[in-house]
Amino acid sequence: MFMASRIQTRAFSASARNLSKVTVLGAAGGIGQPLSLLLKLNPRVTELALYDIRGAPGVAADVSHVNTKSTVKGYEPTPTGLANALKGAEVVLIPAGVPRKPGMTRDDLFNTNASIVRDLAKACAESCPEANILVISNPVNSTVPICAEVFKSKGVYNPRRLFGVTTLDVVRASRFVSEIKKTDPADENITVVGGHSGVTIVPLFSQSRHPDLSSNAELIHRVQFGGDEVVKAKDGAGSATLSMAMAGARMAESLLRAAQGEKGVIEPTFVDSPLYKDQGIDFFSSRVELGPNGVEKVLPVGKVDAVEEKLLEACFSDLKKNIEKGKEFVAKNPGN
Ligand SMILES: NC(=O)c1ccc[n+]([C@@H]2O[C@H](COP(=O)([O-])OP(=O)(O)OC[C@H]3O[C@@H](n4cnc5c(N)ncnc54)[C@H](O)[C@@H]3O)[C@@H](O)[C@H]2O)c1
Ligand SMILES: O=C(O)C[C@H](O)C(=O)O
Repeated sequence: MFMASRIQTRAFSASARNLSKVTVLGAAGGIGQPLSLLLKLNPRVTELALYDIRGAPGVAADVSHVNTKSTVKGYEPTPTGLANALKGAEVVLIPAGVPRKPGMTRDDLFNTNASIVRDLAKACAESCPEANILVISNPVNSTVPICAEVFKSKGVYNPRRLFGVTTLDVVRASRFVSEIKKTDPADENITVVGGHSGVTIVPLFSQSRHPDLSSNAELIHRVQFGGDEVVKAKDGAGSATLSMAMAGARMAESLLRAAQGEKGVIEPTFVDSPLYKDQGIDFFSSRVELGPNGVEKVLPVGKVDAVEEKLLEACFSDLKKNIEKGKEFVAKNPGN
């Protein structure tokens, strides 16, 4: 599937990947701050670069006092600030952009976040084209295609290194199942596929230890709309930040483990995927094996039951529109 990119990747992997600089764009935000803290606690991270349009030096000064080995630096939107934050990065996490308020869908964030992500992707394409880019900013179903289009326009697109972060969906699914089954969530490995909004989030309980749950409509709804629970509870003060920071840190850690040679590292993530390309869906979240070159293998969705088949159908139609919207945005608004 990744024939063209393999050639590109060989050239990319010529540069040594033994230093683990991790950059957070949007580091002073609700997700950015706890995410930066968790990354500072990760011994695999040697250098932490924190960028935001406001407040990153303060967050960096604070986090830098945590007594782990990595160095921390904050970057401001000066003419060279963003480029310096990105130069040499192995992993870039992007939680920059506005969060939802009650009554909004993730797609309602598109008008504001699309251009933020486009511009940050442009900076990544220019300053760290070989980095693994982890997009957290919503709507993920559209912001990931936006990044891909920007990288393509710069001639540096490597589909193996672009990831939409959907980890929170499996984190939630395992927690919600454990509440029902009175088990340890660590033992509940739930596959969630599709995208990252409403009905595009498709949990596959038939593949879990509890296949009976695949007909539990309330649980399925809770996984699909778990983000709304938090938005409602925060009552105008934003969306999930702490659980998201944990999920983002887990995804970054998995990429670093794989980059440092560990085999069999598998995470769910929204990637340029071969699984449903024949149906016009270029990006899809499924279990993905990670390796030193990013995506090693996109794992198949596997056997699904009749309920899940229906969920997938509903997912496809929304997802396709979301992906198209992202692509069209870059075509019509290429930016500077
Ligand atoms: N993928 C997921 O599972 C998931 C989960 C939760 C939230 N999110 C999304 O993450 C995004 C951020 O959420 P939050 O709660 O941290 O929001 P927030 O408003 O608390 O923080 C966003 C930060 O981005 C910064 N920012 C804005 N424009 C920027 C730019 N051009 N360059 C750099 N920084 C910029 C802001 O200054 C702010 O500090 C939202 O879009 C939200 O919907 C995604
Ligand atoms: O719900 C949101 O808007 C934020 C995030 O995508 C989530 O799933 O919590």
